Amino acid sequence: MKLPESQVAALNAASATDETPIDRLAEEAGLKPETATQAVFELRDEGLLEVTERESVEYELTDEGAEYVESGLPEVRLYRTAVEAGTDDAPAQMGRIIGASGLEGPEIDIALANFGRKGYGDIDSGELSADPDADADDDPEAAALAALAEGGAVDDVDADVLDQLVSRNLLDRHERVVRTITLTDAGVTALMEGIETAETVDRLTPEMLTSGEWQDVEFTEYNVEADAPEVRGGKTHVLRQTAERVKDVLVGMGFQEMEGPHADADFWINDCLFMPQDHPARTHWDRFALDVPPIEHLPEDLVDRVESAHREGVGEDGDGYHSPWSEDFARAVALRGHTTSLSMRYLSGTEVGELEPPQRYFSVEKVYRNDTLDATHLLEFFQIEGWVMAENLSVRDLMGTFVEFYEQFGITDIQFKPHYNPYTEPSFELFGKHPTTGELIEIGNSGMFRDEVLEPLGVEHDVMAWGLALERLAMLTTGAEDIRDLHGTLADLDFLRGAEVTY
Ligand SMILES: N[C@@H](Cc1ccccc1)C(=O)O
Repeated sequence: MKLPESQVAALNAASATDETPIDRLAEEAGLKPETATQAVFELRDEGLLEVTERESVEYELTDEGAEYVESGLPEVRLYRTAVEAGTDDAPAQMGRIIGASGLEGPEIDIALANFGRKGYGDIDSGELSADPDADADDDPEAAALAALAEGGAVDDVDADVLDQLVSRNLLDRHERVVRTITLTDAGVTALMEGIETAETVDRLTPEMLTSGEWQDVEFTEYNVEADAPEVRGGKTHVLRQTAERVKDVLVGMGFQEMEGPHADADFWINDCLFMPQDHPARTHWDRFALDVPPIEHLPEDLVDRVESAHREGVGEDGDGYHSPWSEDFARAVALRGHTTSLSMRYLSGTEVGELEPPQRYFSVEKVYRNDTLDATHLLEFFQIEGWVMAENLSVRDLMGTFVEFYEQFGITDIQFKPHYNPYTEPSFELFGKHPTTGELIEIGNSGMFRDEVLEPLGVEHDVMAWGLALERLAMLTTGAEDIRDLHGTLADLDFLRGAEVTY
């Protein structure tokens, strides 16, 4: 049997030992790993070799891990200092022990956290005491690091200790697939019958063409299925793609874009919206207040009218809130929790002057909420704000606008649920069905602005308005199941690389 050189090498390596790793074959035969792999798979297809794949996990000390092998784990150093200072007898001031330990910068936090975790002692109202029964000389994490640094095997190390060291970033874990080869019976027979090396050439040269040699040589086959390095180009983030698409759609529907400050007076964010100053969303729990001087410039007349709406209501039988209203609070600055602050600025006439109906405005901008992070909530997210001012608007106009908008994204089954907002009446929440989980997720909030909002602004026509969540729309169009995959520190890069915006 005549075979190319690399295949002969693979058969010989396989006949020498069972389960020969391809890496070792490549190294011993002086072949590139991909050439060796190609030869192996060709032989497997011929039935001469069997290939076994196994996951192998390898650990490697990080720089920080290697440093602690030299200097000792921070918590061990802290414990030793604490014992030397006699705190196993009587507690001492924590600052003094840290000073004596020589720990610096981030090491101090690391030492304290792990000191507590490992039960090396107690820290109580600024005082530290070492547990006399603890044994820092026998620290399993330190022992594992030292053993690995000397090339020891991980099999001897407890799995929890390894996990802990990886999560402390003292070890790197690499997972890879190890392929080994073993001769099949047909391979053994072929070897016994004798194998010769066939000359193959991997490129056609001008000389071969002129000499006619090309007619006699055997060409190396191309392997179009060989593993190749993945080449990743840059691409626009799906969320940005979605935002651009939203803007195009809204511009196509006749809307103009609003712009305005991320940090704004509470007046624009809440007071104009007839949000009582003691509303829960205005407390320090939900609101990112900024420690900056209050906003000086607000339109005086408007401030008076808004205050009066809050205190006395509007219209003949209006009734305001019987709750406190202070101009100082209205002037305080916070990160906007919704972009409805922009709608207030525009509707008040302070941005582009008095507006005559019909008018349509939108923005796709970031908002900030002191929420709890979960699969559908981020602390910073994008809102698709919008409003339409016209004569005689009804709820049907509002719903029709959403149906038209979401249809552009292939979403044809939105649902409406009555809702309450202090600033709209009636109000509706919007829901969409997640394409893979089938779960209903809230995608927006909307309504017709109340007179208590419009009258102080000097608007004499109907205004319907909404705030839709861009990330939730992106979840529906990309199939992302967790909003945290889309942006923020927990983003799923593999998902984002492959995600497509469908519409
Ligand atoms: N501001 C609302 C959205 C909204 C805007 C305008 C009118 C009604 C609702 C929110 O953040 O949820």
